[in-house]
Amino acid sequence: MSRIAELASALAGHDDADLSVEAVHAFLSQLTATAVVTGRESVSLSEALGRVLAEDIVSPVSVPPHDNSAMDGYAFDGAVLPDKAPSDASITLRVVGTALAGAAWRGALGPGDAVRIMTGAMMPAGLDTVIPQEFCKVDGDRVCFPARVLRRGDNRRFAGEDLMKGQPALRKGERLSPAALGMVASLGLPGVPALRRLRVACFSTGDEILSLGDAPREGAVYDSNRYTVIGLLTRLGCEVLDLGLVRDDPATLAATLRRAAREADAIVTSGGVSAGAADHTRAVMQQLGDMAFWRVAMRPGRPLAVGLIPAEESASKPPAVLFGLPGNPVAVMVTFLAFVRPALLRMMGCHEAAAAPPPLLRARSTGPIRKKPGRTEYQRGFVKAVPGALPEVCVAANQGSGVLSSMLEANGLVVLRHDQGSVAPGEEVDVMMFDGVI
Ligand SMILES: Nc1nc2c(c(=O)[nH]1)N[C@H]1C(S)=C(S)[C@@H](COP(=O)(O)OP(=O)(O)OC[C@H]3O[C@@H](n4cnc5c(N)ncnc54)[C@H](O)[C@@H]3O)O[C@H]1N2
Ligand code: MOO
Repeated sequence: MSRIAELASALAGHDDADLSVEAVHAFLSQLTATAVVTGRESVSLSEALGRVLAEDIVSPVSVPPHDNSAMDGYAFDGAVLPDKAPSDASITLRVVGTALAGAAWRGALGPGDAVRIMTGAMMPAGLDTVIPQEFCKVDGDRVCFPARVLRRGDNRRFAGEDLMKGQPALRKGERLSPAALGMVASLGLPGVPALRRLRVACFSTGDEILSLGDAPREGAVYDSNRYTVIGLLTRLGCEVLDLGLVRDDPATLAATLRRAAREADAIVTSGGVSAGAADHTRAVMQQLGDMAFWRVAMRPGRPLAVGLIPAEESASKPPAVLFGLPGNPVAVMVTFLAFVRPALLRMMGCHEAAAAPPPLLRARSTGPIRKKPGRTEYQRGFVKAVPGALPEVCVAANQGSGVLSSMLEANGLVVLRHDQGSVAPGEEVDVMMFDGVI
């Protein structure tokens, strides 16, 4: 039995009813578990946004490296603070020097002495509390402040409070965010060990599709899908191999697929996966690879092809994972978000949390939403914040899977679960927000 058939046979209902979205997820997580990139390279920090860590980063230093002040003010020994003081009690201390950020202050201190201190400056030895300057009255070398505005230890930041030397700072499989880049820099590291970027080939198929620059032709439409897919892949941090628009001709399709399998880890195509009469795409995919063609119980995006295309001439290279997406432009985006994105994140080497989709937002539907139980629906909607209440979502009037303009007007997809029926106005729904995802 082929690997795809073996994995597919474990899916409930794979040979009769449409497959559930959950079953496709389960299939893809097994398929991609053995297709994770292994090559690694050293990447300078300024180039590392979105790259996936090849190993844990253990902190070589403590951050911050020393106890320091969180405020501009006066450092003193908190032992002078009374346990119980009348509300108008004040404390007066002698100021014996100034501690600036960037250098240690090493003057001599007597009991009741204070040191003028700046935010980030090292705490002078023996002092543990800082009174912010806005509470202070200064008279010559004396500083006076109310006793009840702070407690011992206030406004002091501890060495290693952010990260202790020897502690894991970032985990293998982390996809580097701006905050992670800052964290690595705070450790003094100029670069990171990263997994090599995932190479993903993409092409569009169909004789009715025009390349940009072609003259308009009756019955034909421009190739929008490839640009959408390239954008989605680029945002994910993949290296994109753009194989253009491929005519519905078996020899050209086969040559393109072979090249893609030789040069890429994954392939994303659009069009030609339903049972249309003039489509050679399915037949060629089947002939070259180990494929499954499914109908998924979802809308949009019902037809989906998944498989493995071997790199014939290069036995050492693993087969490329093929995602054959439906041709309709919104179906391309929805199937990419639902299936391809999490699968590629796993292939990129992301750990489970980094590959998981962001949590869904709860919002209240402003109007009724028609939905049939028995399939998962992803409806384009616009979410608006409501002060003091749940956000509101209004779904687009035209949910046609060829209507790309409503994808632009939307800022999220309302996710209506398999068993769910229609939604009444005011009912709560889950929304997959686009921000940070596409
Ligand atoms: N009898 C059935 N017909 C259809 C079914 C079905 O289950 N039974 N499914 C429908 C659904 S749902 C979809 S989605 C489409 C998917 O079909 P294909 O993947 O074979 O895609 P095509 O037929 O090639 O194209 C569909 C549609 O998308 C436009 N398209 C294709 N490529 C591009 C591109 N690169 N840029 C812009 N637009 C593109 C194409 O012109 C068609 O309008 O099948 C339904 N039919
Ligand atoms: O599944 Mo097809 O995506 O809608 O038109």
